[in-house]
Amino acid sequence: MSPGSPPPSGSPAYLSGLLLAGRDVLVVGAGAVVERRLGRLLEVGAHVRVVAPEATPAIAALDSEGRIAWRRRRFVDGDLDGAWYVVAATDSTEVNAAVAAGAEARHTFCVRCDDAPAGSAWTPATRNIDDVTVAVIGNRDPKRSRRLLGVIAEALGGATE
Ligand SMILES: C[C@@]1(CC(=O)O)c2cc3[nH]c(cc4nc(cc5[nH]c(cc(n2)[C@H]1CCC(=O)O)[C@@](C)(CC(=O)O)[C@@H]5CCC(=O)O)C(CC(=O)O)=C4CCC(=O)O)c(CCC(=O)O)c3CC(=O)O
Ligand SMILES: NC(=O)C1=CN([C@@H]2O[C@H](COP(=O)(O)OP(=O)(O)OC[C@H]3O[C@@H](n4cnc5c(N)ncnc54)[C@H](O)[C@@H]3O)[C@@H](O)[C@H]2O)C=CC1
Repeated sequence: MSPGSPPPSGSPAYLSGLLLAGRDVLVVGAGAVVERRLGRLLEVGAHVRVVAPEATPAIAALDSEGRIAWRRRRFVDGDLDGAWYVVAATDSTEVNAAVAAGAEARHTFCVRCDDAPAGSAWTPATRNIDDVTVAVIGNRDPKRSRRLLGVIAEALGGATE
Protein backbone atom coordinates (compact mmCIF):
# COMPACT_ATOMS: atom_id res chain seq x y z
CA MET A 1 0.00 0.00 0.00
CA SER A 2 1.44 3.37 -0.95
CA PRO A 3 1.64 6.14 1.68
CA GLY A 4 -1.79 7.74 2.14
CA SER A 5 -3.84 5.13 0.30
CA PRO A 6 -6.90 4.03 2.28
CA PRO A 7 -7.23 0.63 3.97
CA PRO A 8 -10.35 -1.46 3.16
CA SER A 9 -12.27 0.21 6.01
CA GLY A 10 -11.80 3.14 8.38
CA SER A 11 -9.27 5.83 7.62
CA PRO A 12 -5.60 5.47 6.69
CA ALA A 13 -4.59 7.35 9.87
CA TYR A 14 -2.86 5.83 12.90
CA LEU A 15 -4.42 7.77 15.76
CA SER A 16 -1.94 9.05 18.34
CA GLY A 17 -2.26 11.66 21.10
CA LEU A 18 0.53 14.12 20.45
CA LEU A 19 1.84 15.95 23.50
CA LEU A 20 2.75 19.27 21.95
CA ALA A 21 3.07 21.41 25.09
CA GLY A 22 6.19 23.53 24.81
CA ARG A 23 7.01 22.04 21.42
CA ASP A 24 7.55 24.03 18.27
CA VAL A 25 4.74 23.77 15.71
CA LEU A 26 5.00 25.45 12.30
CA VAL A 27 1.81 26.67 10.64
CA VAL A 28 2.14 27.95 7.07
CA GLY A 29 -0.76 30.18 6.05
CA ALA A 30 -3.00 32.31 8.24
CA GLY A 31 -6.48 32.10 6.74
CA ALA A 32 -9.81 30.61 7.80
CA VAL A 33 -8.57 27.02 8.12
CA VAL A 34 -5.62 28.01 10.30
CA GLU A 35 -7.88 30.18 12.45
CA ARG A 36 -9.97 27.07 13.19
CA ARG A 37 -6.92 24.91 13.95
CA LEU A 38 -5.05 27.34 16.23
CA GLY A 39 -7.52 26.99 19.11
CA ARG A 40 -6.67 23.39 19.85
CA LEU A 41 -2.93 23.86 19.27
CA LEU A 42 -2.86 26.69 21.81
CA GLU A 43 -5.13 24.83 24.22
CA VAL A 44 -2.56 22.01 24.44
CA GLY A 45 0.30 24.48 24.92
CA ALA A 46 2.12 24.19 21.61
CA HIS A 47 4.61 26.93 20.72
CA VAL A 48 3.09 28.03 17.42
CA ARG A 49 5.02 29.84 14.71
CA VAL A 50 2.86 31.12 11.86
CA VAL A 51 4.42 32.10 8.53
CA ALA A 52 2.21 34.01 6.05
CA PRO A 53 2.24 37.37 4.24
CA GLU A 54 -1.36 38.08 5.34
CA ALA A 55 -3.37 36.94 8.38
CA THR A 56 -7.00 37.13 9.47
CA PRO A 57 -7.69 39.77 12.15
CA ALA A 58 -8.14 37.03 14.78
CA ILE A 59 -4.73 35.51 13.99
CA ALA A 60 -3.07 38.94 13.93
CA ALA A 61 -4.61 39.58 17.36
CA LEU A 62 -3.15 36.35 18.75
CA ASP A 63 0.25 37.57 17.55
CA SER A 64 -0.24 40.99 19.20
CA GLU A 65 -1.15 39.22 22.43
CA GLY A 66 2.06 37.17 22.24
CA ARG A 67 0.17 33.87 22.04
CA ILE A 68 1.70 32.94 18.68
CA ALA A 69 4.73 34.17 16.74
CA TRP A 70 3.67 35.41 13.30
CA ARG A 71 6.38 35.94 10.69
CA ARG A 72 4.82 38.25 8.12
CA ARG A 73 6.38 36.85 4.95
CA ARG A 74 6.31 33.94 2.52
CA PHE A 75 7.37 30.44 3.54
CA VAL A 76 11.02 29.42 3.12
CA ASP A 77 12.28 25.86 3.57
CA GLY A 78 14.36 26.78 6.63
CA ASP A 79 11.12 27.59 8.52
CA LEU A 80 10.73 23.83 8.97
CA ASP A 81 13.89 23.53 11.07
CA GLY A 82 13.05 22.65 14.65
CA ALA A 83 9.36 21.93 14.11
CA TRP A 84 7.83 18.79 15.62
CA TYR A 85 4.61 19.13 13.63
CA VAL A 86 3.61 21.16 10.61
CA VAL A 87 0.34 22.46 9.14
CA ALA A 88 0.47 23.42 5.43
CA ALA A 89 -2.61 25.58 4.87
CA THR A 90 -1.93 28.20 2.24
CA ASP A 91 -4.19 28.81 -0.74
CA SER A 92 -1.34 27.78 -3.08
CA THR A 93 -0.97 24.13 -4.08
CA GLU A 94 2.69 24.76 -4.96
CA VAL A 95 3.51 26.24 -1.56
CA ASN A 96 1.65 23.50 0.33
CA ALA A 97 3.54 20.90 -1.74
CA ALA A 98 6.88 22.55 -0.90
CA VAL A 99 6.01 22.62 2.82
CA ALA A 100 4.99 18.95 2.77
CA ALA A 101 8.12 17.95 0.82
CA GLY A 102 10.41 19.78 3.25
CA ALA A 103 8.64 18.16 6.22
CA GLU A 104 8.87 14.74 4.61
CA ALA A 105 12.60 15.19 4.08
CA ARG A 106 12.97 15.95 7.80
CA HIS A 107 10.63 13.10 8.90
CA THR A 108 8.35 15.67 10.50
CA PHE A 109 4.59 15.00 10.40
CA CYS A 110 2.68 17.45 8.21
CA VAL A 111 -1.02 18.06 7.63
CA ARG A 112 -1.71 19.18 4.10
CA CYS A 113 -5.03 21.00 4.03
CA ASP A 114 -5.62 21.01 0.27
CA ASP A 115 -4.55 17.46 -0.60
CA ALA A 116 -4.77 15.23 2.46
CA PRO A 117 -3.16 12.05 1.07
CA ALA A 118 -0.09 14.06 0.05
CA GLY A 119 0.57 14.96 3.71
CA SER A 120 1.55 12.64 6.58
CA ALA A 121 -1.07 13.51 9.25
CA TRP A 122 -4.76 14.42 9.40
CA THR A 123 -6.64 16.63 11.85
CA PRO A 124 -9.55 15.03 13.71
CA ALA A 125 -12.72 16.79 14.79
CA THR A 126 -11.91 17.23 18.50
CA ARG A 127 -13.71 18.20 21.70
CA ASN A 128 -12.96 18.03 25.41
CA ILE A 129 -15.80 16.51 27.42
CA ASP A 130 -15.15 16.57 31.15
CA ASP A 131 -11.80 14.85 31.61
CA VAL A 132 -11.65 13.11 28.25
CA THR A 133 -10.84 14.31 24.78
CA VAL A 134 -12.96 12.84 22.02
CA ALA A 135 -11.67 12.94 18.47
CA VAL A 136 -13.13 11.55 15.26
CA ILE A 137 -11.25 11.03 12.05
CA GLY A 138 -13.03 9.70 9.01
CA ASN A 139 -11.94 9.29 5.48
CA ARG A 140 -11.96 12.81 4.02
CA ASP A 141 -15.54 13.54 4.98
CA PRO A 142 -14.95 16.18 7.67
CA LYS A 143 -18.60 17.16 8.03
CA ARG A 144 -19.48 13.55 8.88
CA SER A 145 -16.65 13.46 11.43
CA ARG A 146 -17.98 16.61 13.04
CA ARG A 147 -21.50 15.18 13.10
CA LEU A 148 -20.32 11.92 14.70
CA LEU A 149 -18.42 13.89 17.32
CA GLY A 150 -21.68 15.62 18.20
CA VAL A 151 -23.45 12.26 18.56
CA ILE A 152 -20.69 10.95 20.86
CA ALA A 153 -20.72 14.15 22.90
CA GLU A 154 -24.47 13.83 23.37
CA ALA A 155 -24.11 10.19 24.45
CA LEU A 156 -21.56 11.31 27.04
CA GLY A 157 -23.88 14.02 28.28
CA GLY A 158 -21.66 16.84 26.98
CA ALA A 159 -22.83 19.98 25.29
CA THR A 160 -23.78 19.67 21.62
CA GLU A 161 -22.73 22.16 18.97
C1 LIG B 1 -8.38 14.84 5.69
C2 LIG B 1 -8.34 16.20 6.45
C3 LIG B 1 -6.87 16.61 6.50
C4 LIG B 1 -6.64 17.85 7.36
O1 LIG B 1 -6.82 18.97 6.82
O2 LIG B 1 -6.29 17.67 8.52
C5 LIG B 1 -9.20 17.24 5.80
C6 LIG B 1 -9.11 17.53 4.44
C7 LIG B 1 -9.92 18.39 3.68
N1 LIG B 1 -10.98 19.13 4.16
C8 LIG B 1 -11.52 19.86 3.14
C9 LIG B 1 -12.60 20.75 3.25
C10 LIG B 1 -13.25 21.12 4.46
N2 LIG B 1 -12.93 20.71 5.73
C11 LIG B 1 -13.76 21.29 6.63
C12 LIG B 1 -13.74 21.12 8.04
C13 LIG B 1 -12.93 20.29 8.82
N3 LIG B 1 -11.90 19.53 8.32
C14 LIG B 1 -11.36 18.78 9.29
C15 LIG B 1 -10.38 17.80 9.10
C16 LIG B 1 -9.83 17.31 7.93
N4 LIG B 1 -10.00 17.88 6.70
C17 LIG B 1 -8.93 16.11 7.90
C18 LIG B 1 -9.62 14.77 8.25
C19 LIG B 1 -11.10 14.76 7.95
C20 LIG B 1 -11.91 13.54 8.30
O3 LIG B 1 -12.09 13.17 9.48
O4 LIG B 1 -12.39 12.94 7.36
C21 LIG B 1 -12.02 19.03 10.63
C22 LIG B 1 -12.64 17.70 11.10
C23 LIG B 1 -11.07 19.48 11.74
C24 LIG B 1 -10.45 20.85 11.58
O5 LIG B 1 -10.31 21.36 10.47
O6 LIG B 1 -10.08 21.39 12.62
C25 LIG B 1 -13.05 20.15 10.31
C26 LIG B 1 -14.52 19.86 10.70
C27 LIG B 1 -14.76 19.87 12.18
C28 LIG B 1 -15.01 21.21 12.79
O7 LIG B 1 -15.38 22.19 12.09
O8 LIG B 1 -14.88 21.28 14.01
C29 LIG B 1 -14.68 22.14 5.92
C30 LIG B 1 -15.81 22.90 6.56
C31 LIG B 1 -15.47 24.32 6.85
O9 LIG B 1 -14.35 24.79 6.52
O10 LIG B 1 -16.36 24.98 7.40
C32 LIG B 1 -14.34 22.07 4.56
C33 LIG B 1 -14.98 22.81 3.38
C34 LIG B 1 -16.33 22.21 3.04
C35 LIG B 1 -16.29 20.75 2.65
O11 LIG B 1 -15.77 20.45 1.55
O12 LIG B 1 -16.80 19.89 3.41
C36 LIG B 1 -10.77 19.59 1.95
C37 LIG B 1 -11.08 20.18 0.58
C38 LIG B 1 -10.24 21.47 0.41
C39 LIG B 1 -10.37 22.05 -0.99
O13 LIG B 1 -11.48 22.01 -1.57
O14 LIG B 1 -9.35 22.54 -1.51
C40 LIG B 1 -9.75 18.70 2.31
C41 LIG B 1 -8.64 18.17 1.40
C42 LIG B 1 -8.69 16.70 1.12
O15 LIG B 1 -9.59 15.96 1.54
O16 LIG B 1 -7.76 16.27 0.41
N1 LIG C 1 -8.51 20.81 5.40
C1 LIG C 1 -9.54 21.62 5.63
O1 LIG C 1 -10.19 21.51 6.65
C2 LIG C 1 -9.86 22.67 4.63
C3 LIG C 1 -8.96 22.94 3.65
N2 LIG C 1 -9.17 23.93 2.73
C4 LIG C 1 -8.04 24.16 1.82
O2 LIG C 1 -7.09 24.95 2.57
C5 LIG C 1 -6.66 26.08 1.77
C6 LIG C 1 -6.55 27.32 2.64
O3 LIG C 1 -7.85 27.73 2.98
P1 LIG C 1 -8.16 29.11 3.74
O4 LIG C 1 -7.52 29.11 5.08
O5 LIG C 1 -9.63 29.32 3.65
O6 LIG C 1 -7.37 30.14 2.77
P2 LIG C 1 -7.19 31.73 2.86
O7 LIG C 1 -7.23 32.24 1.47
O8 LIG C 1 -8.12 32.29 3.90
O9 LIG C 1 -5.70 31.90 3.45
C7 LIG C 1 -4.57 31.57 2.71
C8 LIG C 1 -3.36 31.97 3.53
O10 LIG C 1 -2.17 31.49 2.86
C9 LIG C 1 -1.19 32.52 2.96
N3 LIG C 1 -0.15 32.34 1.93
C10 LIG C 1 -0.25 32.50 0.59
N4 LIG C 1 0.96 32.29 0.00
C11 LIG C 1 1.84 32.00 1.00
C12 LIG C 1 3.24 31.70 1.04
N5 LIG C 1 3.99 31.66 -0.08
N6 LIG C 1 3.81 31.45 2.24
C13 LIG C 1 3.08 31.49 3.38
N7 LIG C 1 1.74 31.78 3.40
C14 LIG C 1 1.14 32.02 2.23
C15 LIG C 1 -1.98 33.81 2.82
O11 LIG C 1 -1.23 34.94 3.27
C16 LIG C 1 -3.18 33.48 3.73
O12 LIG C 1 -2.85 33.74 5.07
C17 LIG C 1 -7.74 26.23 0.68
O13 LIG C 1 -7.12 26.69 -0.50
C18 LIG C 1 -8.30 24.84 0.53
O14 LIG C 1 -7.57 24.15 -0.49
C19 LIG C 1 -10.32 24.68 2.76
C20 LIG C 1 -11.30 24.46 3.71
C21 LIG C 1 -11.12 23.43 4.73
